[in-house]
Amino acid sequence: MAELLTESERTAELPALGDTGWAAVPDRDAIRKILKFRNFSEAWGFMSRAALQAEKLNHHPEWTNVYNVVDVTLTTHDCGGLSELDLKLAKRMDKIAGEAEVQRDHGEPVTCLCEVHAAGKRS
Ligand SMILES: C[C@H](O)[C@H](O)[C@H]1CNC2=NC(N)=NC(=O)C2=N1
Repeated sequence: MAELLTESERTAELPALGDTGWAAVPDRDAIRKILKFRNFSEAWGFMSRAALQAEKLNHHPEWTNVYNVVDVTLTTHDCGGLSELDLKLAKRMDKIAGEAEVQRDHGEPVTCLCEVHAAGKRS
């Protein structure tokens, strides 16, 4: 059974993940990262590789994909918050994500390339 991270584990581990673009989710004990790839194929490639890691860890992301954007939230449902498994999966995802662009401001709307493209055609 997974256990919640202690305060000292959080202090030791979370700043480095923050540097790569993971940020706390308001009102939840969870972390989120918004990745922007060049196209759907690269986004799906990331998701396929990340899914294999998730299966290996038996630990699964909450995520959405719209064209080139993958929006990932990690938390551990079994213990109702962040555990060691979230740190492991976050680090593995960072390795797989390569040079993907990261949207650090989670207050901003998340715009995928197809919306940008469609807006260009309308104007
Ligand atoms: C039955 C199964 O092993 C569990 O429900 C696993 C599967 N994947 C999981 N993923 C996540 N993120 N949290 C969990 O608590 C969890 N539990």
